[in-house]
Amino acid sequence: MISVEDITVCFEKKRVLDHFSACFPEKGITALSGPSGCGKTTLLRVLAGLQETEGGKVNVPDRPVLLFQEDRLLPWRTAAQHISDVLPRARRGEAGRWLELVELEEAAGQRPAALSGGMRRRLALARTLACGGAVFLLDEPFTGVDAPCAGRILARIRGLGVPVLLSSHEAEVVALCDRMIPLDGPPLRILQG
Ligand SMILES: Nc1ncnc2c1ncn2[C@@H]1O[C@H](COP(=O)(O)OP(=O)(O)OP(=O)(O)O)[C@@H](O)[C@H]1O
Repeated sequence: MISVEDITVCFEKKRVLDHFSACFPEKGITALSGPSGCGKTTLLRVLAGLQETEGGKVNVPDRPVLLFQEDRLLPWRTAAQHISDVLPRARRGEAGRWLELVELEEAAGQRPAALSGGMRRRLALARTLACGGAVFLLDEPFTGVDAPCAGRILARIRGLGVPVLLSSHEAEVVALCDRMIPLDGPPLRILQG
């Protein structure tokens, strides 16, 4: 089971997650949903081991892989090179498979400047998936991607058999997931003193 138990994250006086607990099934695709600023990115960063908590417990399989909310692409590398850069030498030939998964095979030779926003997002997603891992933590993976395309990609991701936690504002994307965990409630609590 992937879970956080009684974790708190504060940024200066802002309490973003306040004695927060949740369990995430180790199967299928789970959406984290909630208003902007409620702590979805923060929770994914906690699960990825990038954000410390005040107390509590974090249970996550070894080798979680995080798709950052920003694309973080390299302007001088082609789409195919972005993928092969993260593959072990013996598997470099698999780049095309990951580009196909996100419907970017025809853009293999293009650099990020020649791609649309949604194409860049799909490239960042493909690079994350190509890394492999025990759980994929995907922060807004479909920003700028139309819902039918997102649906096809999600179906292929499901076929990888790796549990996925994703954050999304888009109702169409949330509806395509196996379940949704709301992170609603007041987005911030200001600590006294
Ligand atoms: N490094 C930081 N320093 C200070 N405040 C931060 C930091 N990271 C996040 N926050 C604050 O924590 C709150 C939650 O941010 P977070 O990015 O987790 O929200 P979110 O639900 O992912 O939002 P969105 O849907 O807009 O991406 C926000 O108010 C944000 O300003």
